[in-house]
Amino acid sequence: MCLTDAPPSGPVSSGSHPVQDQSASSPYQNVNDFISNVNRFKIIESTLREGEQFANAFFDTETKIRMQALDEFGVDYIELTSPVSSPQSYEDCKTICSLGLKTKVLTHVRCNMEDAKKAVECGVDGVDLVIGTSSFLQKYSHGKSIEMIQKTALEVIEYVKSQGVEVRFSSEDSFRSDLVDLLTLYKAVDKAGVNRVGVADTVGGATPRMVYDLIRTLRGVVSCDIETHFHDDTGCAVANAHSALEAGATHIDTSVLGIGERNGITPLGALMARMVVTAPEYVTKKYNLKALKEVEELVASAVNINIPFNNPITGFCAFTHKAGIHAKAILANPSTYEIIDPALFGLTRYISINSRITGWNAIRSRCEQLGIKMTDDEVKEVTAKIKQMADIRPLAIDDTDSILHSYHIELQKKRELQEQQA
Ligand SMILES: CC(=O)SCCNC(=O)CCNC(=O)[C@H](O)C(C)(C)COP(=O)(O)OP(=O)(O)OC[C@H]1O[C@@H](n2cnc3c(N)ncnc32)[C@H](O)[C@@H]1OP(=O)(O)O
Ligand SMILES: O=C(O)CCC(=O)C(=O)O
Ligand SMILES: [Zn+2]
Repeated sequence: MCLTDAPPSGPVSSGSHPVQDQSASSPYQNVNDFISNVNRFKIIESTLREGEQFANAFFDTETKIRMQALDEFGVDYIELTSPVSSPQSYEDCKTICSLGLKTKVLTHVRCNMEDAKKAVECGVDGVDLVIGTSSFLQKYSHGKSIEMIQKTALEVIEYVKSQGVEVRFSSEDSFRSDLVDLLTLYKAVDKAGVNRVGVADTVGGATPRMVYDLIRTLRGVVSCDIETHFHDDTGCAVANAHSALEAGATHIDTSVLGIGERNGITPLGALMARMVVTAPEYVTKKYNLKALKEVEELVASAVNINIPFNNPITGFCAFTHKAGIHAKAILANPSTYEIIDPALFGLTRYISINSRITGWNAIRSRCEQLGIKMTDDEVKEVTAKIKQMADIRPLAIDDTDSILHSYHIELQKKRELQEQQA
């Protein structure tokens, strides 16, 4: 194993990383084993719909086409902005539909006949219908009663199905909607033959427990697939997605880097990080994880943001280890302080040695990397010198290496002198 503080182009570590084995199964089965979809979920990638609702987003046609990288990544669906939004949105929807992607193309429209007709006209594989069901949205967004919503929904669903196109019905603001209204509506649209119903935490206020309860209840009411959509206003979007899958949801909405309305939704990368730990076999087979960084860089550049430093997987320090205690153990076995093997994503780990919290084991490894031979006591002595310097100011790898080289030269001089005197 190598050790480095160097940038990504420098030497890299290659320690093996046994991912936790989740496959050992108990002979006793539990109802949760049948309900949970953590190892068979699908992704509806909504960067080109929810993501376009991000404050900075402007996706020109060329950028939308480049987002076929998501197809190569292996998402099951991509969702596009409503074609009624603008003439260019309509044209772009048609353009993306004509690319012949493996992933199915959806567009997201209000639950009314005019919008649904425009969506079908574009040649999409599926139409995602949405309408608010909470009292807030009934009163202040569209003014429709639950009865009116159901009547319109059934007409629109019938039309979309008659066109041989997939259809999903979603209740916006599901978690603040009346449970009886919600279940009645979902039951009716399920009976009408929707492919999926959608549950949305539109304001991001739900907790994993609330999500589990609602999805588990819904799972007993409808037989179609269940899509879920989680906003991240209270930081629960990934946990809520996991909880939804445990409760029997089949599809999770994501966007690259989580971009969306306000602070966005479940990020694709963070969901991958979560799920590769929960269901390593499924995730590594199904998704081209090594393409994640490139997709994130593409989106970050398109919407003019940086990848956050603490982003799961691709944040610049996501696989950087610094404290001496951690570094020693990581060098012995990366699983000690890493739940995810960076190699799964085509990435490498780094061990930062330029600080007062480093330890002699990490420094010894750096010496080996530099081809500097020292006894353990000598490594301990030079580690103390590094710490002394790091107490005064921040160090870069070049500073640490200089301390190591100077100390080593002095050692060599001392040895030569001792040999001459002997
Ligand atoms: C939580 C979410 O993210 S849901 C998805 C949000 N996506 C979008 O808004 C797509 C982008 N939006 C747009 O381009 C525009 O808002 C359009 C084209 C949809 C509508 O534009 P406008 O006609 O100018 O209306 P405006 O945006 O001001 O208001 C929304 C209208 O849709 C109606 N509406 C809202 N939700 C629904 C619904 N689910 N079904 C039917 N009508 C709805 C509102 O009552 C309002 O109608 P009004 O014209 O009678 O007031
Ligand atoms: O259609 C959906 O399920 C979700 C719509 C949406 O973006 C939201 O409610 O936040
Ligand atoms: Zn949303």
